Amino acid sequence: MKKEYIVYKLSECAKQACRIDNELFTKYNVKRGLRNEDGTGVLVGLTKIGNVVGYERTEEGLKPIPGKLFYRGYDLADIVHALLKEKRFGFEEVAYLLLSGELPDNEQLDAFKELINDNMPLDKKTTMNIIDLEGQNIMNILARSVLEMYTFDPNPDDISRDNLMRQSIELISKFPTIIAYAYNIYRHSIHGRSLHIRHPHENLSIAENFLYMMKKEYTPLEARMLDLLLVLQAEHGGGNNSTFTVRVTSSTRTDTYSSIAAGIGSLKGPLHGGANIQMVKMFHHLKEVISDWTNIDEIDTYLIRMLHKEAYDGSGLIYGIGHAVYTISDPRAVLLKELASELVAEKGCEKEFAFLELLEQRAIECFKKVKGTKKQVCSNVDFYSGFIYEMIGLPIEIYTPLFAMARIVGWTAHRIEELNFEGRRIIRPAYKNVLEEVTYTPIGER
Ligand SMILES: CC(=O)SCCNC(=O)CCNC(=O)[C@H](O)C(C)(C)COP(=O)(O)OP(=O)(O)OC[C@H]1O[C@@H](n2cnc3c(N)ncnc32)[C@H](O)[C@@H]1OP(=O)(O)O
Ligand SMILES: O=C([O-])CC(=O)C(=O)O
Repeated sequence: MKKEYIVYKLSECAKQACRIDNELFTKYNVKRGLRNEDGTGVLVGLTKIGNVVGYERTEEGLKPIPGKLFYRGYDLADIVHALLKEKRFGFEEVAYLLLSGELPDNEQLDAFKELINDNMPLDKKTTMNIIDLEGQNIMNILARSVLEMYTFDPNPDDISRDNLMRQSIELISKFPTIIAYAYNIYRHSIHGRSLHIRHPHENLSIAENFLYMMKKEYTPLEARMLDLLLVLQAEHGGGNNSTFTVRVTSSTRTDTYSSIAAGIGSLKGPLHGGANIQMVKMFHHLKEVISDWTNIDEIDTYLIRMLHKEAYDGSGLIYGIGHAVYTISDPRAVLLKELASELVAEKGCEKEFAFLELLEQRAIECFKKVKGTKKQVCSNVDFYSGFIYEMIGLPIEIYTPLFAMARIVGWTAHRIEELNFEGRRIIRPAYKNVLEEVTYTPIGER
């Protein structure tokens, strides 16, 4: 039998073996995707880190409300507006807050920033290792680099709180350097461009250092925008797929690097963090196929075809739209729209931005027309983030890694919580077997 045929044969059998009747989920009261009947997530834990609010529970049922996000009890919108008003970089402060539960004073923040700066440079072995890690996907290189960090950590398996905090700060500091180097090496080996390895500077924020390592020159507005994007994506409660992955793996008491690498793998998926790349690709496509960027009929016709799987990638999805918790709005998308305007003017992207805003509105309307009004959708953070990265002059290959560069803060904070609450227990849900037992047939009798 040919090898290709065997793969095909096994795959055909698997098609049948994977079939599970939808009614069985109702019959056995199984929460598909860990969701209740009304689409809300099944409660699986308690946290004090982030709070994601998208609806209210009333006697009549769920009431959609404008989305809100809280970091350690503080409204994210208040944090962002304070940073804008004070014209300060905020990602380091948010990292301090999320890791410790407290806002730092000036002295604490300065000391924390110094610690981050000290940890940003990669040692020679790690840099050489990234050069050796050939590959076309920066998330994949990031995950492999994180796993390699285990080798160079003198105390990798120690899950005491102090050691977890040390590892967390090292990861938060090193992610920007790993991503920038991985991209520059990828650009060199895949696109034949010159290779730059720039060492991070002392006294620069993470956002500034990242732009310096990536492209050397940047404007103050670009650095502030990147900082805000990092602030906005740093944390999203315990239930988002990547953070939950980190919590599930942490509950086995495995090492930090294994757990974070698993989180990276989850975030890479196109339904989660990977949606920011999909969104930008989809936007480029729509800019080409829609001839009049102001024509609602033309836009709607195409979006409806997409929803019917008749256009674009055939997935039936409009990327950047929909969320498991948010209904009327994702507060991060609302903030990004508000924050983008200054950069849009600096870059002269007004026409494109207007098209993107119109697409957002039409996608929501078309979704209602095709799917009905049972599920209320809004744009999510990935709808606008890629467009802003593009205006900052960052390449599409690093959009999901940039999400990881922000979310490493939430992941590590949740890992520390998962391993330190009194009633902790290995996470181990159940699957109901729905196949009857069969008698084994000896090979000669099949
Ligand atoms: C950082 C983040 O992770 S934010 C999310 C980023 N992901 C994306 O932007 C990808 C596009 N969006 C989606 O795929 C979804 O909205 C998700 C995965 C984010 C959330 O999904 P859920 O809340 O579980 O939605 P659910 O699966 O209940 O969807 C209900 C229906 O709406 C459809 N739907 C949801 N979002 C979309 C979308 N963006 N485009 C088309 N259809 C959608 C589903 O296919 C489903 O249709 P069906 O009932 O005919 O099968
Ligand atoms: O909460 C989710 O399901 C996904 C999300 O928006 C995030 O992780 O930022």
